[in-house]
Amino acid sequence: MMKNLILASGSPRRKELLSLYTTDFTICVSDFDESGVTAPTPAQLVEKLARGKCLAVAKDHPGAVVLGCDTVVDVGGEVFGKPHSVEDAKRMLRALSGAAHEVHTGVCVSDGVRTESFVDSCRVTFFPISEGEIDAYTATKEPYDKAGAYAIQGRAALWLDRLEGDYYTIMGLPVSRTARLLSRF
Ligand SMILES: Cc1cn([C@H]2C[C@H](O)[C@@H](COP(=O)(O)OP(=O)(O)OP(=O)(O)O)O2)c(=O)[nH]c1=O
Repeated sequence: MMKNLILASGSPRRKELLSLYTTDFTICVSDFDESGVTAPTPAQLVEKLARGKCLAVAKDHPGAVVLGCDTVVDVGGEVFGKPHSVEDAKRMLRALSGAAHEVHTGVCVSDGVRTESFVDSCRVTFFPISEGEIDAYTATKEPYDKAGAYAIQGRAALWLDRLEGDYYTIMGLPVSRTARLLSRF
């Protein structure tokens, strides 16, 4: 029987996906400051951020098993996080239009003694997105709490040409690999 499980995330998608594995967890959003965190590659960045969020909560909850995650969109090495404005969202969507990009999600689990992490990456190819579609999409709420300014589980599904990897990595939690990692705690 696993110790108390804490999801160190305010993301409703992560809560929903973790619920496929177990509903026996609580949520504690970390106060980890992501600004200024750097890494040599986007994949290393998400692992570092997931670890930071996880350990910030783990230090206050000894004896619990804590799960922290981070997701970014990677366009040829350039990192897209959540858009800061309508213009920022439009810039991101123009860069994603008619091209392939990677989505990286870092996952970290710690019980305060042992800490394990991994990164899962999914390659996404979008059909060309018209300026009209970008205008309409960025006028909705959908892009603003999502890395890369889109939700694949939302209306961005209409732009999807090809996907190579785990769909749930795009939504912020590669749930099968995460379940396997959690089962070792
Ligand atoms: C690309 C993409 C991202 N996302 C979401 C997943 C993440 O919630 C979010 C990326 O932001 P994150 O900074 O990884 O996470 P968060 O701020 O939402 O939550 P927390 O730090 O508390 O864990 O983007 C989608 O839901 N669908 C998508 O297609």
